Amino acid sequence: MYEAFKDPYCYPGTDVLRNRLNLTDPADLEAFETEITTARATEPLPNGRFGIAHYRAIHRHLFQDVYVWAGNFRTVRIAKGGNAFCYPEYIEPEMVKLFAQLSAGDGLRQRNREGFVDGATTFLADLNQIHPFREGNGRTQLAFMTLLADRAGHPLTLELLNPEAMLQAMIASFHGQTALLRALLHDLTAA
Ligand SMILES: Nc1ncnc2c1ncn2[C@@H]1O[C@H](COP(=O)(O)OP(=O)(O)OP(=O)(O)O)[C@@H](O)[C@H]1O
Repeated sequence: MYEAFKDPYCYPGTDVLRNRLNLTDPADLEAFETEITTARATEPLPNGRFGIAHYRAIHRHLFQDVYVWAGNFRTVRIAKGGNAFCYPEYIEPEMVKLFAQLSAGDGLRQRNREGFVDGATTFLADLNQIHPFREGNGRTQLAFMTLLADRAGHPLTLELLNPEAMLQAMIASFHGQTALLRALLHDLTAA
């Protein structure tokens, strides 16, 4: 649940996100969202050049059945657990900066396992701080990191992912403590 004040993304007087099926019961929406995004995630993900357009296309692919704004950056301020993410007016420039760094460098390719994990940790922590979408950031992050890891030759074994440990690692990374996230990504990459 996000802390968003007077949120135009939600039905008035509720914190239920407006959705294509007009589901107003949060449990129904969550069940539908989980089911349909899980199904979309099993389809081939959009191809792209690992830039912002590609990142947005992945979000659009996963959430196209649920939200009209799938693939579009949010226009409201949001926070989780008291952690405020990037203000909407800075999302575009911060995303440009982050993805420019990725493509200006080696795109995390041509690295050994340690080098890949180092770069992936920093990238993911920064991406989470931006949190460009109103909802669905975690799933888009994971899908993109999976593609990035495949391209780098360090595929992630997602069956090993412990969601609770991942959440704690992401929260710590928000405060600049990236050791947990680094260890977790290290464990997910093949030896
Ligand atoms: N308090 C927090 N501080 C910083 N990051 C957080 C916090 N709580 C969750 N996150 C991170 O935010 C992302 C989830 O964002 P969001 O809820 O938009 O995505 P989702 O795909 O809808 O949810 P989920 O990843 O839980 O399926 C995850 O990477 C998660 O680790």
